[in-house]
Amino acid sequence: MSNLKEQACEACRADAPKVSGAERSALLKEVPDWEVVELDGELQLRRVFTFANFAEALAFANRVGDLAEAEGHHPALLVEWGKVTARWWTHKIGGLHRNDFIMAARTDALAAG
Ligand SMILES: C[C@H](O)[C@H](O)[C@H]1CNC2=NC(N)=NC(=O)C2=N1
Repeated sequence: MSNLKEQACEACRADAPKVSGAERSALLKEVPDWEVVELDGELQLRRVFTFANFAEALAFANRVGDLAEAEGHHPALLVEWGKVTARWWTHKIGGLHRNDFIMAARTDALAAG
């Protein structure tokens, strides 16, 4: 089993393939707290992280933002009092790439502290 949270994103091109159904199932086993959702016709990974208050939620979102900037791969983040909803997908292919599972695993690692 690959260790997603130790990996970095690969440069993703517009013609990069989406992960297949089988790959999606295998990769999801490494990020079991995430769900696959379809929004605007595009598959995405989504997880809700909970915190003691808004300040802690915002601090976590900023750490995820720093990670995104470092990897050049960016999530959607909804910051609310005590919650951050994170969604990862690859805009340029309109769906899920291996990079999104790597970033979900690395987001989990940030939450684990
Ligand atoms: C030019 C810039 O590197 C690209 O637009 C990057 C930025 N961050 C990105 N993030 C995500 N999630 N998907 C992309 O396709 C993407 N493309």
